[in-house]
Amino acid sequence: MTMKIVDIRERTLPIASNIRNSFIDFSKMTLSLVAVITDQERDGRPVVGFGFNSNGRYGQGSLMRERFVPRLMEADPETLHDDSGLIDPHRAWDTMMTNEKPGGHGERSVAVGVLDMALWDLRAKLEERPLFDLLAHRFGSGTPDPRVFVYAAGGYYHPGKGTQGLQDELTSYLDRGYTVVKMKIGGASLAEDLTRIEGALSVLGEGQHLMVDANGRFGAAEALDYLSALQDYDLFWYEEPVDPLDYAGTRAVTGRAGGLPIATGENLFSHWDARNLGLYGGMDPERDYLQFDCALSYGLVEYLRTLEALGELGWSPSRFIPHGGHQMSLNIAAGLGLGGNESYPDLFQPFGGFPDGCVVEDGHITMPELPGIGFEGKSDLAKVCRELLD
Ligand SMILES: O=C([O-])CC(=O)C(=O)O
Ligand SMILES: [Mg+2]
Repeated sequence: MTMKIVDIRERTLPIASNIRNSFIDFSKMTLSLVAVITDQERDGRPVVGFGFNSNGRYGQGSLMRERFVPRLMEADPETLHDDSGLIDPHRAWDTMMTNEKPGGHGERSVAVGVLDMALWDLRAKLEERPLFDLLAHRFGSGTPDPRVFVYAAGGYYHPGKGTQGLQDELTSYLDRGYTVVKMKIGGASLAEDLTRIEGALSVLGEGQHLMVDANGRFGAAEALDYLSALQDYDLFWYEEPVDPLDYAGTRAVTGRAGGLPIATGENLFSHWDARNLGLYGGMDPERDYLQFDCALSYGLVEYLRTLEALGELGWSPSRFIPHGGHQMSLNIAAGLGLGGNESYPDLFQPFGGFPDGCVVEDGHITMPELPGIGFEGKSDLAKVCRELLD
């Protein structure tokens, strides 16, 4: 019997909080949650795939409602299947992108990324296996590594929060098992940021335990002023120093970074942009890190192309540590050998984080064996997902 999608539901939900980075505040931040509902059953219940986007780009319900959902729903169900008779996210991707011109990725890459996440969740649930296991066998080494490095992202600017508040926050991440933490820079003067960084380092101790994130705030000259100061510290990385599409500015920084790793890419949304970063950004595959986030950039179908395009330029998957703190990237990390994943221990809940009972030990988590992406293993998230089905 031909399986088919019977309904796709989406809702915009708030993930607002009273924080800011150097570029935006999160007082009005939203995301799109989507459910792809099929006529298939497992354990007497319909098989449903769920997806959502990560923070930073807002919900994209209108793009989904106007273009991408109708294309999936109007397609002959068989055109979405592979030879196994199950929905193939690659074919669904081609269907969603029908009549979309290349280039200019805007925010459609978010709408497609959300639906792609739900389709991979669905596909792994139909196969009754964890997504990381499916990915390892289909696209990776054949052997997943369920132990994944995670770092704690936070350290935002927050009204009334001084250095003591920052230190308390970062200490609480260490207490929860993280070994590397991230804080924001570029939203204050260089002198103030250096005071914050020194405050952070005083509680983190020796070694590369701190990442700093400028959120693309600087022009090349200011990014270099910061670089000169940051080189005095033993940091894990210096993130998004300049506008993500300013490859010349990125090259100016990477060319002078010496031993300080540079990380960027969370705001590049296609494998073409990623490739251009690799070609023109002066990034060093032995030193630097790439943060493309499938939830914002056309999903895993496109992320596989990104891995391939960067692989041709000498980048190993282990230099990829995605932005976004979602379980989709955790599955990709465990399945395809990425270097780790971001985590927001106190922010953007219930969408971030790990399945219940999954603890961070020595900066790593171990993925449980749950069907699909594993959202059902996180009770607060599962509840929000179920509400979409009511
Ligand atoms: O503050 C943000 O927009 C999120 C971010 O850059 C990150 O997690 O690296
Ligand atoms: Mg960032």
